[in-house]
Amino acid sequence: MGELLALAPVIPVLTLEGAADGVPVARALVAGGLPVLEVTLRTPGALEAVRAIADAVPGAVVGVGTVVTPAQFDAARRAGARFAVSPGQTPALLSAAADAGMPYLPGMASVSEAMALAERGYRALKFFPAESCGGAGFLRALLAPLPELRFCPTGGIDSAKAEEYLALPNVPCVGGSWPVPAAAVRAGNWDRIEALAHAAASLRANPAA
Ligand SMILES: O=C(O)C(=O)C[C@H](O)[C@H](O)COP(=O)(O)O
Repeated sequence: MGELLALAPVIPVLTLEGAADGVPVARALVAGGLPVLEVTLRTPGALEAVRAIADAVPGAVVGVGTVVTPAQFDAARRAGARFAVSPGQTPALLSAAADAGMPYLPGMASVSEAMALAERGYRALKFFPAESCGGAGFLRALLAPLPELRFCPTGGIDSAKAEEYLALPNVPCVGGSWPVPAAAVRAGNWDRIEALAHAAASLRANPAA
């Protein structure tokens, strides 16, 4: 999973009302410089959108988010997802991720959760919900005791906050929905999404991350 986090400074989080929006949104994001896309499994057409993006947008590395049940790994893999993300993690999800052989970004929000995941071999973790659980200061505090871990903070992040996180040597990228505003998707304003992606892609992670 670490290699995927190094591909771009921002992973846009897509919650798509209609599966048909997936391809144009993905094309706009990839054109703007954000190739790694997380489609949340919160809407009925999400897996269909993943399949369409995987088939029709060659530059995209599409994965699924909001993975909360073990069965979702297999469904995601069959739809063409290249990685999976969860807001937290459970023993059943960790076993299903290992069985699926799919790169997995498990969520955590405490030091003990980070340590438990490190014990299981995870080096790349999602810090969620980042802004509600201590923000950039929390991750800065983990640098000394857990220097080998890398975090993708997500939850309440906008472009200005993204810069603050990306300055940290343990944050290769951040996740967020801000490059994909629901109003722009509804309006079919793909140019707006491409412009937001372009601005997000121009952010720079700390070279040590
Ligand atoms: O669905 C998941 O797996 C989640 O963990 C939640 C998402 O990461 C947030 O919905 C990000 O959204 P914003 O806070 O709007 O940037």
